[in-house]
Amino acid sequence: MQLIQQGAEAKVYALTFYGKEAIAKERFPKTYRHPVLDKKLTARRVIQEARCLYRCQQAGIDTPALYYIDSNRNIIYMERIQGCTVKQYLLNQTDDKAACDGIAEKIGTTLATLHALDIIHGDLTTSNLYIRESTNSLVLIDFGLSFISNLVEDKAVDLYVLERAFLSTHPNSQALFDKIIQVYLKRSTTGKQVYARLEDVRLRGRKKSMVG
Ligand SMILES: Nc1ncnc2c1ncn2[C@@H]1O[C@H](COP(=O)(O)OP(=O)(O)OP(=O)(O)O)[C@@H](O)[C@H]1O
Repeated sequence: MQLIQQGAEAKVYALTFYGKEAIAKERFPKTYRHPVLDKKLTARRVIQEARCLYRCQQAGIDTPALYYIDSNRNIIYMERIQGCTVKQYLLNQTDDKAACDGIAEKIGTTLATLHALDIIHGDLTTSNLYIRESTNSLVLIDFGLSFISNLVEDKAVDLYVLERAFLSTHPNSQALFDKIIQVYLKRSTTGKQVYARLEDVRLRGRKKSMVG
């Protein structure tokens, strides 16, 4: 078992699980929280993450296959995606317009489907989007902050988080993000309301950064 990431909330290991390339994501105790409360909150988070992963899978969104949940030790075992992140992909392909349009189409379509299920990812970045090597399909990972909500506000904030991630990681990517939104609007029945709210969220974001 090889530790590949030690985050603030979880440790992520690479391992083989019954012969398959897998990831084990373990949530560890937070020592600043009361142990009883911590146990409850951590267990709830693990279940929430697994539930969102499962819901996506059921709806045909490409996500890592869920292998096993160890609820005593707060570990989720899942498929290890073979491929590259959208972040790596875009850093290599910025000049290839067809490739960028293709990726925008996939991201916009996937997010419209996700939000139609009332799943808010909560941490949309180009590192949490993978391109599966074998099929070229877009894979969503890291449902650690995900939750279920039908609120337009939550969906708009989800898109705003992705927009900030795009603009801070990929120079001159506003056009690409706009293309994602165009696709989202085409594929989502509530897209118009979400987009209108996104404009408000952007405004709030700008005001906040002006005030400091
Ligand atoms: N199913 C997977 N397949 C391939 N790589 C993965 C997978 N899950 C996680 N990883 C890798 O491990 C890294 C960390 O995983 P993840 O983003 O789920 O954890 P985290 O950000 O530390 O946790 P959280 O956001 O839930 O607190 C990812 O950025 C990715 O590189």
